[in-house]
Amino acid sequence: MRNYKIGIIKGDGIGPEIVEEAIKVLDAVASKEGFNLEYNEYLLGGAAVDVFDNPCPDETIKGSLNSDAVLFGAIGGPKWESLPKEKRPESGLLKLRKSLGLFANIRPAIIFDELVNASSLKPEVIKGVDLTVVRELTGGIYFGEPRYKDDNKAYNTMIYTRDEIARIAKIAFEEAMKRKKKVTSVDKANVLEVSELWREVVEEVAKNYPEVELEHMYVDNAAMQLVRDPKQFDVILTGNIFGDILSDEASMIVGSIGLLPSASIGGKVGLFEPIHGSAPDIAGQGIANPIATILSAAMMLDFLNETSAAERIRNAIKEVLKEGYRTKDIAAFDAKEVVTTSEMGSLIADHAAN
Ligand SMILES: NC(=O)c1ccc[n+]([C@@H]2O[C@H](COP(=O)([O-])OP(=O)(O)OC[C@H]3O[C@@H](n4cnc5c(N)ncnc54)[C@H](O)[C@@H]3O)[C@@H](O)[C@H]2O)c1
Ligand SMILES: CC(C)[C@H](C(=O)O)[C@@H](O)C(=O)O
Ligand SMILES: [Mg+2]
Repeated sequence: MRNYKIGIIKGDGIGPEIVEEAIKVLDAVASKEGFNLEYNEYLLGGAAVDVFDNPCPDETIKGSLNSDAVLFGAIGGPKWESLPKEKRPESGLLKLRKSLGLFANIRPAIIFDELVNASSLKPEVIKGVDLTVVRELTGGIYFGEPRYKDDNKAYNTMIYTRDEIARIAKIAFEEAMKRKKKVTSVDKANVLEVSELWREVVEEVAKNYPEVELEHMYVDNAAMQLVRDPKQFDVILTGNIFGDILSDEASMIVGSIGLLPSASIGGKVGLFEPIHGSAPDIAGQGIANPIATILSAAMMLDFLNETSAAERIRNAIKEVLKEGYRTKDIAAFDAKEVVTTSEMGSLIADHAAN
């Protein structure tokens, strides 16, 4: 039997609740499709600070590298906010991404027909939206040196090298080749030198993909165009911080941040995580939407070449939504019944097993 070692990182806040539901669904499809998943749990973020006084213990890095793939919930929360920066949960996540070499973060935003009324945008604007943000994940202003803060002055540095830009651009063009063959590269080249280089290198990489249409867009315009006419986009290629912001924005086109999954790739092992955070405001209430994490688990199965199991999960989600089940965040329209996090997970698992 095919056997996969899956690292599980639940994290903080709603992390444990949503990862539990994804595991339920993974177990349902694994037995149906005839493969076995072996789970090993690791600590990251606040949960790791509480035990090891370290937001990204070596054991988590080693365990992740020994896995075939890692499924991750979310980290962070007010409990750890005032710790020194190196002890904060967010630093732990950045260290894990960097240590695993995960320079590419793929964040698809695909609307479910059943949820066109859940978005605050008009149905005709969003019906059929299928775009993906390819976000650079281990460079840019998040990691640039020098960085500094005192009482009067603080700064960070946005750096990209030619190689860093070329490798993320290649991922975006390869993605576009599998899709509608359009790349929109988003930058701030009217102001920033780092964006000028970004543009030059993206142009060079584009020469290897003559079938793909390339356009450049300033990030402020892109933020506006996303809500004006999201269907104009296929692949959005952008840097670390712009990708972080635009993908949260894209989630509201689809209806809720609780719906957007992601795959962080580029190293030996992929890390699969929802784009949202640990949502401390709703943690422990059983109202978090587990679909982003369940879709991340489906992306993980695609990565493991278990594509039919991944498709089974996506179909199960569509059926459950079609039947009118909604978590609170997407309950405003067309809900037959509002369900808890755990009920949503069980419904999807049941459908996926049939
Ligand atoms: N990848 C990650 O682990 C990650 C990502 C983003 C933020 N964070 C961290 O999470 C903490 C909270 O950050 P934030 O509040 O700015 O962002 P957040 O994404 O956690 O929450 C923003 C809003 O969206 C809601 N929300 C998020 N996920 C949801 C879900 N699955 N279902 C329903 N509603 C959901 C929350 O209730 C909140 O109102 C911070 O410590 C932040 O650093 C972690
Ligand atoms: C928590 C934070 C470091 C992280 C990021 O900015 O990458 C988060 O917002 C995300 O989108 O995964
Ligand atoms: Mg973010």
